[in-house]
Parts: sequence; C-alpha cells; structure tokens
Amino acid sequence: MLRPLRLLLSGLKTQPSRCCSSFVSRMRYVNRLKEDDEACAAALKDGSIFLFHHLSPLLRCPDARTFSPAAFTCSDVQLVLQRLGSDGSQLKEAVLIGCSEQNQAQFCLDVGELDQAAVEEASQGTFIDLRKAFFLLPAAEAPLVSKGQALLRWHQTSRFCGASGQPTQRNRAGSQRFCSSSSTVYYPKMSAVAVALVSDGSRCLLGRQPSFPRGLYSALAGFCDMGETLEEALCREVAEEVGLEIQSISYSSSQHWPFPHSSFMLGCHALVSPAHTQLSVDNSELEDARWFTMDEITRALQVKAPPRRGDPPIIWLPPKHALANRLIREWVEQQRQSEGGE
Ligand SMILES: NC(=O)C1=CN([C@@H]2O[C@H](COP(=O)(O)OP(=O)(O)OC[C@H]3O[C@@H](n4cnc5c(N)ncnc54)[C@H](O)[C@@H]3O)[C@@H](O)[C@H]2O)C=CC1
Repeated sequence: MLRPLRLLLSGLKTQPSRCCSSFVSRMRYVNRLKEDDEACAAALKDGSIFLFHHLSPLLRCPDARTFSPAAFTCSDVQLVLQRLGSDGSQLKEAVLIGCSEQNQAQFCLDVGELDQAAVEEASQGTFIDLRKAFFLLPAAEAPLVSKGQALLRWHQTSRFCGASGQPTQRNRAGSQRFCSSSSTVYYPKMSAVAVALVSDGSRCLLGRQPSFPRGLYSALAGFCDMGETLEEALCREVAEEVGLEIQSISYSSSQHWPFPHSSFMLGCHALVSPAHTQLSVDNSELEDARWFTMDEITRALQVKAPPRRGDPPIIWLPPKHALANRLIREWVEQQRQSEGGE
C-alpha cells in the first residue's frame, strides 16, 4: 500500500560548499567531547556560551529588527557571574550543544538563580520566552536555541533515577546522566511525532485544534505510539482525526520541535483517493478540518501576520520555522509543476 520513503537530505543540500572533511572532523570532535570529561572542560574555556534564564534564551537585537542569540566567551560569562556575586562554579552546569563552523565548541547555561534584570543589564541582551524567541530568530539560528533549551529542560527534570529514586549525575558535556545506585544511564528524550500534509491530488487537507489562535490551520499531526512505524502512525492519526484512509506516503523532512516539550517531527506528504474524500472529523481532537484549494492556500501563504482583534476573519498558516509550513509550500510547488506539465 505504501510507496518507499523518499529520503531528502535537505539540511545538507542547503550547504553545498561545505568541506566534507571539516564536517567529519567537527562531528568527531563533538562526539569526543561527549565522551571525554577533561576534553569537554578544556573546550568550555575556549568555547562560546548561550545564556538562558528559566529556559528563556538571551537574545540581542542590534537594529530593532534582527534578533540573534547572544554568544559569550567563557571569561565573559565568568565576569558577568562575578559581577552579580556568584563564584562562577555554575559554569560547570554548562551543557554542550554543538560546534561552530569555526570549530568552536558551543554550550548553553541557565542562570535562572540570578536576578534576570541584572544579567540582562550586564550582558546587554534580553531573555525572551522561547515561544516568541523561536520565531524572531533567523531559521538558521532557531534550532541551536531550541536544542539548548531542550537539553537544559531535560537536566532540570531528570535529577532523580526512576528505578532507585537516588540523584543522578551528569557527564561534563551533559549528554547523559548516570545513577550509580542502579547503574542506569539516562539519555535526553524526544517524542516522535508524525505530521502529514494530506492531499487528494488537487486539494490539501488542514485542520485546527480549539487551542489554535483564530484562523490558524495546520497539517495533521500526532505522537507515534510505542512500537509503531512512521507509516503506521500517519495512517492511524489520519484515520482517527478525519476518518480517511491513506493510499501512499512520501517522506519530506524532519525537525526538532521544542513546543511544549521536545518532539522529533517527521514530515510526510500523504495521498488519499479523490473518490474517498468525505471527512468525518473527530471533534474531541480537532475543532475543524477541511479541504483547501490551491487558490485558498496561495492566499493564506500571503498572510504575513496573525489577524488582530477586530480584524475580519482570515485563514493563516504556520510560520516558516514550522515543518508544516514547509510541507504546504512543497505541496504548492508540486501542484504548480503538475499543472505546468499538463
Ligand atoms: N512543527 C510543526 O510544523 C508542527 C508541530 N506540531 C506539534 O506536534 C505535536 C503533536 O501534535 P498534536 O497531536 O496535534 O498535539 P497535541 O498536543 O494536541 O497532542 C495530542 C494528544 O497526544 C497525547 N500526548 C501528548 N504528549 C505526548 C507524548 N509526549 N507522547 C505521546 N502522546 C502524547 C495527549 O493525549 C494529547 O492530548 C504538538 O507538540 C504540536 O505542537 C503539530 C503540527 C505541526
């Protein structure tokens, strides 16, 4: 019933000039830092650090339009901490999040126990809730910040072993936690979510939950059950939510999604038979689901900002940073190509 998945290494495609050997050496360097506490401690001294306050990232906005996460050197952070009366030992809590193209290790650190306004003043930045920050940042920088927040959150909520109830200890990189009492190693967790843009060949299907802002419609999504394949999860979710049977699936791309907690979004295009498009919406999951024509989608993609209170009702779509937006744009492109080929 299902076509084989089409694998698009889209992340790599966007950087065609990247030197393969330097990419390989960076990946191996990060892997070594995860395994070698001493090497990681040394890398922190020369690394860059992104600050968070109760999981909100520190952003800078030099020209009132362009936001970027503020990156500090280790000594900058030490100065800020000392100025605010801290002995600097918190630096050990920094978590490794990656390595820049310039081979500099990148870390994140939550300074939630310090006064927020004082850190902001000392560091010339602003802590902004990730729900807002994620969409203010350029698409290339948002994933680093969301990864940092996800790892910090995981450490804050994984301090005890589920088997022994004893405190767990982290390695220096923060890539795992260990319980010496039960000998259990814990790794950061993500929940797999299948997201599908369903089409009947000429229209696409979008739905909205009651919690969505007014007028927002998105692709159908659902958490994968234990033991399920991606294909099984997609077929089940679409059957449950709108009562349709999927005929074929093609894989598009994936994304780490930080809301409300860490999800691993797997995005696909799904096709249903044009002869069986009658919807039976499960209103316990969705407030509404409906078929949209190419014209309606093109118009909705042109909406640049959510409607304000008092504005006339309007359909709008998830922002560019969301995988659902990418699926919708891909569908529009496919439709244009097939129209052009007719
Ligand atoms: N990045 C993107 O483009 C999109 C992201 N999403 C995200 O996908 C996720 C899933 O979407 P929906 O199912 O529509 O959301 P939902 O948040 O309404 O979840 C539906 C139900 O799944 C269960 N659930 C919650 N967390 C779970 C977990 N970790 N594991 C297993 N079951 C869980 C709960 O019973 C919940 O009521 C949401 O976090 C949503 O933000 C959804 C659509 C597009």
